[in-house]
Amino acid sequence: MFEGLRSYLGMESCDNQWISFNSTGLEVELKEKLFGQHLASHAILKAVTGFLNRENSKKPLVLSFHGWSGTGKNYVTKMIANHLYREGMRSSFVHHLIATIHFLHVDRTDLYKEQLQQWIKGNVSSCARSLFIFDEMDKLHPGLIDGIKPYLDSHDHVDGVSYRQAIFIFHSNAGGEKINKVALDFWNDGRQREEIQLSDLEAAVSLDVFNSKQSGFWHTSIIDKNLVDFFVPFLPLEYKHVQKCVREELKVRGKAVNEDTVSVVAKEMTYFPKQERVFSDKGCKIVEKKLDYYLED
Ligand SMILES: Nc1ncnc2c1ncn2[C@@H]1O[C@H](COP(=O)(O)OP(=O)(O)OP(=O)(O)O)[C@@H](O)[C@H]1O
Repeated sequence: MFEGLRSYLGMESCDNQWISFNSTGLEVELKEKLFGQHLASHAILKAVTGFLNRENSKKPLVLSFHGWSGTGKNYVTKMIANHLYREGMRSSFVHHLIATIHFLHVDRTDLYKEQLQQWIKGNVSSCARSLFIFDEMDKLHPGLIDGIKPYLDSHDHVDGVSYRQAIFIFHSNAGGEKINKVALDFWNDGRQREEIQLSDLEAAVSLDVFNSKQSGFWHTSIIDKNLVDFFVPFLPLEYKHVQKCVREELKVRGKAVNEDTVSVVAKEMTYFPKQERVFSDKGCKIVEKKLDYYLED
């Protein structure tokens, strides 16, 4: 359907009435609502703002988020979508794929690859400013990663379609253990986590992610070809961050923030290493459920 007609009918269309980047909104939300992730926050704001403010980008934006479960990878992705698309994650220009759900059968890889390529092409043909989210990227079959490679590169066109305005975000737990180790070493040395620099993690993460034969990344040339613009590490969350997550969840539910509730829920989470109990092993992931349970009583 023509974009003008879609707009006239009040349907979402691929134009600046529906797609318009609010960099201040993203900056404020990252600052106020993403806890304990100074590296991710800085890298994402810089990468996304730089890309979306550039008139003629030479390649699509490709971000790869790494870290332990529940540390904010999906949460931040949702923030990016909310500040770019009026419909946020509900936008028909936001596409979310989960490796273990959508590509379950290894023997169908060739078929999946063809479908995936058609699907990316079709979506970008309908709207150049499309956002593709690949969850569990480390579990994606190398054949499929190979399949999406041409779209991540700086080609002018691939089969008559330009992918230069698209955004690809990959999520994975790969590298999480190494990131956790660096964070724990800082903690053991009595240093602030905010002192951790990207350079402290790069070597550790790349060793873990790219040398792991289980990782789909390892098998493909996605790395050596520099197709990923930014590797973004997510640090493990501490007790104080979990407390903040509980407070935030209470606010979202319109409940008064009761510090007893905050402590009870935060203490219910499990922390590692077992002895020191520094980091939440599920980040803030099950805070919502724990709170449901607690508030029911
Ligand atoms: N750093 C954080 N700051 C604030 N809230 C957070 C943070 N991390 C997680 N949360 C909360 O926990 C929920 C679950 O986190 P999220 O889905 O982003 O985890 P994830 O890193 O994508 O995990 P997984 O690897 O298991 O998919 C979020 O919806 C959010 O409410």
